Amino acid sequence: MQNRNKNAFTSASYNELVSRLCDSKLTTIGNYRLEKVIGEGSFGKVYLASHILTSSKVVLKSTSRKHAIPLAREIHHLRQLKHPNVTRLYEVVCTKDSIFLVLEYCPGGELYEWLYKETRFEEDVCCRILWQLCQGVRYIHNTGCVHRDLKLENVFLDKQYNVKIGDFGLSRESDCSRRTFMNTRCGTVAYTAPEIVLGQKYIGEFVDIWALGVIMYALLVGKLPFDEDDVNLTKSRIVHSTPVLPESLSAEAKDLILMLLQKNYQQRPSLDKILTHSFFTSRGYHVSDVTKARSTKKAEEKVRSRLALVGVDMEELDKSLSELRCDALYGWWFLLLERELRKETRKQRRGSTPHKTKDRSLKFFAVPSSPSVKEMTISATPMRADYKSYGKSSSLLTTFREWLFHPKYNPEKTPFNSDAGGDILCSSYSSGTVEGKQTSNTEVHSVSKNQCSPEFNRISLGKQQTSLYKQGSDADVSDNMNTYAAMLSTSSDSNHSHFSSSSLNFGRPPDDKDSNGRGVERSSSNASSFKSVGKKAWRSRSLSNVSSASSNSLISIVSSKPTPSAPAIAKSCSSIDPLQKLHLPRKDTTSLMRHNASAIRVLALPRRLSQSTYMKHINEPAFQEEEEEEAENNDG
Ligand SMILES: Nc1ncnc2c1ncn2[C@@H]1O[C@H](COP(=O)(O)OP(=O)(O)OP(=O)(O)O)[C@@H](O)[C@H]1O
Repeated sequence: MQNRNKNAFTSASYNELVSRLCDSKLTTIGNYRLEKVIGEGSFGKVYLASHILTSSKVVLKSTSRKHAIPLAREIHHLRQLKHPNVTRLYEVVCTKDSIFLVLEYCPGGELYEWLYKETRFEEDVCCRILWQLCQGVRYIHNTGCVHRDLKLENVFLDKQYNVKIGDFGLSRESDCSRRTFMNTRCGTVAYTAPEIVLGQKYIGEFVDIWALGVIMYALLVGKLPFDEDDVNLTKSRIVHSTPVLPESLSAEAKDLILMLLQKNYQQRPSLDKILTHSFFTSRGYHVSDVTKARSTKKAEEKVRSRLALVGVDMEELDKSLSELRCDALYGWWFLLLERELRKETRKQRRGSTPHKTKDRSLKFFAVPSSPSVKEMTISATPMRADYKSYGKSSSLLTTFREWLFHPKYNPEKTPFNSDAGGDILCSSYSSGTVEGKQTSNTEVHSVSKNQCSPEFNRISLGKQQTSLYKQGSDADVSDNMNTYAAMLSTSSDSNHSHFSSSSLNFGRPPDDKDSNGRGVERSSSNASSFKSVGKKAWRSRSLSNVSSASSNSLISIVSSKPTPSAPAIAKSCSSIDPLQKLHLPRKDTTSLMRHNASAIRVLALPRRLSQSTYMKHINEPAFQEEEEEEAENNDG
């Protein structure tokens, strides 16, 4: 019997070896296990991968060896940069044909993607992004380097939506104290400074500052300041035109944009001056808060002793670190060190929290007190449903958005059929103007209390949508974020447990499926015009042709009454307690969902307030590193 087992084991392991050796698919590179392709760079694929020894997630950017020379410059600069707002380079792996840069993984994706989806940002949100961006750029300049290709596509966001400057392919050394003049024309036209357009010698630092102005304008206005279909016209605008600033921008925002976009580079402010501008100081950002290098001594000692324990040659390690070799040891060291630092942070945080809890949902509700909430009633009738698939993208925001527009309505996947805990139904309502047309949205969906997890910082929304009623455009999806922010705020005021056992039932319009049972494609002219531009085309043109006006986020809790008409909704909205606890039967919910829905009461938050609340929430550190905590527990 034992012999037979041994033979079976030997043959299985032999077969596995053969299939591994014969498999042409790339599964590992050095110490990294490739998980999936997440992007395509100019010179090769970009993979999400995990470090085999630490399980840390990283990005592997592949480049053909043919491009080794320009790549050397990128590696040379990047390996010197260690700052929280700059993507880290951990290792460089060379194979016969390719070179792989092992980089910090930024699950939040490109800032560009965010803006594409959000249309434009509130000033508070822009302020946070720009503050971090300026800190990163200041650090890069102080290290004796200029980026020269700052643009929305090269700014990434991490899990907590912190800014990470990436893509140093055009970077160059520069001595900011001696003002190095450069000749090489580089970068993307819409972000190019006038002195480069005019063919003059330029100073890299001021070119980066101009690009910061373009980014700031784009974040606040939703389009690039100088961007025409004709490249020459764009260039002419860059040199001669003053950017058009919407009236709605604050005086500080306008002032800073104009300072950054000074045609004469000598009149552009230094980064120190930018960081003390009232756009930042009026929102409580001060230079004294600029991230200081954190002491890593304790963590380093721990990592050293661990590596020594497993037989790593310490002399080799020191050489690798001091010579910035970016080899396997170097990568291992920094990934372990970062893990150790995060562990330290968690411990400190736990130490300073009087009531530590394992329950993430409690953390989720332990948010700052809510802004004042004002009541309003629904004024739009749910007309039709749109569903899009969710969860396919690596970007959190994309997942979030995909979830909201689930195309294949599948009752089997609703929380009602599962044994998940209580559910919270959220509804969001927004109104605005899209290409001159007045639109309004009413969206209804549910979130399980149990789904509060770090995935979305506060709430994991995946696979929890039950229905989405929509009328008008999808231009204001950001409002759904506001909904969650609003939900957080309200629930923090009262005890979160009032949601804990509530379940819900609501229906969907009978005509929202085609005969095959598929979700009906969205036909909103606004939505399609927004999409029809196409991402790439849109990328090179303006950031958006959609202008959204006022919008409000709402929360509703739903009863099991039949789907009412708009006036009925409005009536019921005004008569029932918004925070009513609902205990509805869970079984047979599929059929109930088809027929029963009614919003009880809706709470509205001014958009600006709720978006800034959201931004505050995403900075809460309580939602980090779930897997690491697990690993920590396993480590003992
Ligand atoms: N650190 C990262 N974290 C997460 N995703 C990343 C990271 N780096 C790159 N990506 C993804 O890979 C894609 C391509 O990467 P990147 O833009 O850096 O390549 P590139 O060669 O510089 O391309 P281009 O020069 O055309 O911008 C990005 O759009 C992004 O989706």
